Amino acid sequence: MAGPDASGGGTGREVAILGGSFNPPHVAHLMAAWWTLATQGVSEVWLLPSFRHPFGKALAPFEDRVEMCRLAARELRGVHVCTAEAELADDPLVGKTARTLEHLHAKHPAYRFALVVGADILPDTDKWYRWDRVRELARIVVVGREGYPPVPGAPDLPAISSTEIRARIARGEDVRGLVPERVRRYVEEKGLYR
Ligand SMILES: Nc1ncnc2c1ncn2[C@@H]1O[C@H](COP(=O)(O)OP(=O)(O)OP(=O)(O)O)[C@@H](O)[C@H]1O
Ligand SMILES: O=C(O)c1ccc[n+]([C@@H]2O[C@H](COP(=O)([O-])O)[C@@H](O)[C@H]2O)c1
Repeated sequence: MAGPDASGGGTGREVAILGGSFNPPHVAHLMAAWWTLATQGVSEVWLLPSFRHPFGKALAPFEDRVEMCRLAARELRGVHVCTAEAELADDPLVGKTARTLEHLHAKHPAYRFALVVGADILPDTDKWYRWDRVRELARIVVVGREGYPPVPGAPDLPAISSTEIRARIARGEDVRGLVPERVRRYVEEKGLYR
């Protein structure tokens, strides 16, 4: 798998990582990326698809999720896709964010990193591999998510989820408006989630 599309360059710039299953990417992911760019003083947002899910969830093939992230990222200037987790495919800690962030720091020593997470993630961080290390390696930025406790200084993004989108597709329902149009067409062409 090729390295990140994410462009490099610049000293001391902070890049925000939005990690996720992206199974599939949806419009609330893009809202989170846009809000981060607009308010968090970062130069870029990198969508980072999980190579393997840390809690063992079954996911569509990595290549499809990367391609869907690329199609989604085309909607926003400053948003790129980072495939760095694939470079850790043989590492026992693949998929663990602490390991991914260590890898990103080694690869991009001039950058600082922020990690964007939705409010649904916060109650689960005690189950993460070394959340303490994650916090050392990245500034944590939390965005609100409807249905979860409000986050001071961040909006609640709408209650759109990949789970609901997969369920709708499986029932043969239309997901227009919930995923970027290019992603919707890709899902349809590839027959994903049916
Ligand atoms: N509607 C939303 N509002 C705010 N944050 C969100 C929203 N959807 C996803 N996120 C955040 O984006 C990141 C990646 O999310 P992920 O790819 O797991 O999407 P998801 O919709 O939660 O997926 P699934 O339903 O499969 O669990 C996580 O930090 C998650 O909290
Ligand atoms: O490092 C961990 O232990 C860990 C546990 C759960 C989730 N994460 C990361 O959090 C991000 C969002 O995860 P998810 O389950 O909402 O798709 C994604 O980048 C995952 O790799 C990381």
